[in-house]
Amino acid sequence: MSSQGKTITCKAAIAWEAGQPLSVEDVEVEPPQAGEVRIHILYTGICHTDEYTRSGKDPEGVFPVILGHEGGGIVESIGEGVTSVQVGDHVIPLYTAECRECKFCRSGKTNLCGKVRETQGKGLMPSGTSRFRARGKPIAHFMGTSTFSQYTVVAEVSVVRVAPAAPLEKVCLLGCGITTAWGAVTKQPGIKDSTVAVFGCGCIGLGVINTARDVGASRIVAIDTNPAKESWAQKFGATDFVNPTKLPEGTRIQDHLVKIMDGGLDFTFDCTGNVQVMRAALESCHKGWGVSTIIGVAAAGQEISTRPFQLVTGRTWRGTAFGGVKGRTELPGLVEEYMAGKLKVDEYVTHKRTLAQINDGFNDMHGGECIRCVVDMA
Ligand SMILES: NC(=O)C1=CN([C@@H]2O[C@H](COP(=O)(O)OP(=O)(O)OC[C@H]3O[C@@H](n4cnc5c(N)ncnc54)[C@H](OP(=O)(O)O)[C@@H]3O)[C@@H](O)[C@H]2O)C=CC1
Ligand SMILES: N[C@@H](CCC(=O)N[C@@H](CSC=O)C(=O)NCC(=O)O)C(=O)O
Ligand SMILES: [Zn+2]
Ligand SMILES: [Zn+2]
Repeated sequence: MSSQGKTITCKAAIAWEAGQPLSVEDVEVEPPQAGEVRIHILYTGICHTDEYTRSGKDPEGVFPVILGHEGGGIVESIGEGVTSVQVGDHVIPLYTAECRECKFCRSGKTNLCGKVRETQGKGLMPSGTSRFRARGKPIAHFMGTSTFSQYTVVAEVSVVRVAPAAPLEKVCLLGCGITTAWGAVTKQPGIKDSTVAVFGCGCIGLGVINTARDVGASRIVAIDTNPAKESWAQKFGATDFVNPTKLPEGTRIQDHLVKIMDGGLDFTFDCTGNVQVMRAALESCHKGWGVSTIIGVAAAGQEISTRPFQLVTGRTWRGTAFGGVKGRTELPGLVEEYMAGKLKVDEYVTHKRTLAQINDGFNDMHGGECIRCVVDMA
């Protein structure tokens, strides 16, 4: 019997309170309203940003909530007026929407879309309500995606169809980490034949390293406090590795890099979310032209600082969300690149868990050996 138009009861991992483990239990998922899509989520990655919000460090964190934003699934039903996806389509939910109509989308200057961002940040659908209920209470959405539920509802502008032949247990990772890293490098002009430093060698940092190698960076210095990341960084294309904790006492990483890199790097990337590291990444840039990109997400209350002289003397500080990628336009092509063997995805999957084991997946992330854990939502 068809579930279309009916509320579905399924399992989801609910974060009832900040700092507590997720609770896998029944959730009621209402049918999609006009302009919405209900998706049967088959797989989801766990990103460091899920942990950031679960832990209570996200100033936008709302509880109770269903986290998750790196998913892959199949469209179960569509609301009135939805035209860009159909029942049965294989899709990836997008935490950075693309409406193609708003001021941001039409600007040609950014991938940030204004259509649903305000309600998304409050954990609500664009109508200002939630489609999730558990224990008789409304449960908040997260990043417009909530992929830690077997069924989720997203806005049509927040979902993209991908090739049905692509394995969802792999391409779900294109919903965040790998795509962010790919975009952060490919949309930054000038990396070919330039020097690059990457701070933090998790999924994001390794993706930046790998893409920098693919676009022809001349030298790629990976920096991580975890010695186990050296071999990972090399495998993904780093030419050098520096562990800041192994430098002589009193030597700052930025001073070391400026010294060994003939005045500093052409491009640096923060992939840690630590504001001291963000400063070091900026100050490792070459005077006159170095560009530092912040990708990491910092905890509530944290602020970046440096001497303004660093900028006066020609360094640029910038940041990127979802790598500047317009998901509905660009993700199908990235999936094709993966299918053609031109984009690494499988190599990032170090752990696999079931939905019942999702808290172990979060623990995996803290163990220092996990690049990405993929959760089988069945
Ligand atoms: N802007 C955007 O669109 C996106 C941002 N993010 C953010 O990017 C960041 C990275 O994500 P992810 O790769 O999943 O995270 P990981 O935690 O997997 O990777 C971060 C790495 O940095 C290392 N590290 C920690 N402290 C330092 C330090 N002081 N110096 C150098 N390395 C350090 C960690 O070591 P250890 O293993 O010991 O902890 C780890 O290897 C997060 O803040 C995440 O929220 C993610 C996706 C998209
Ligand atoms: N909610 C946080 C900011 C979180 C954040 O910066 N998110 C990134 C994506 S991180 C993915 O894993 C992002 O895309 N930001 C742009 C956006 O519009 O949210 C806070 O309030 O500080
Ligand atoms: Zn993410
Ligand atoms: Zn828009």
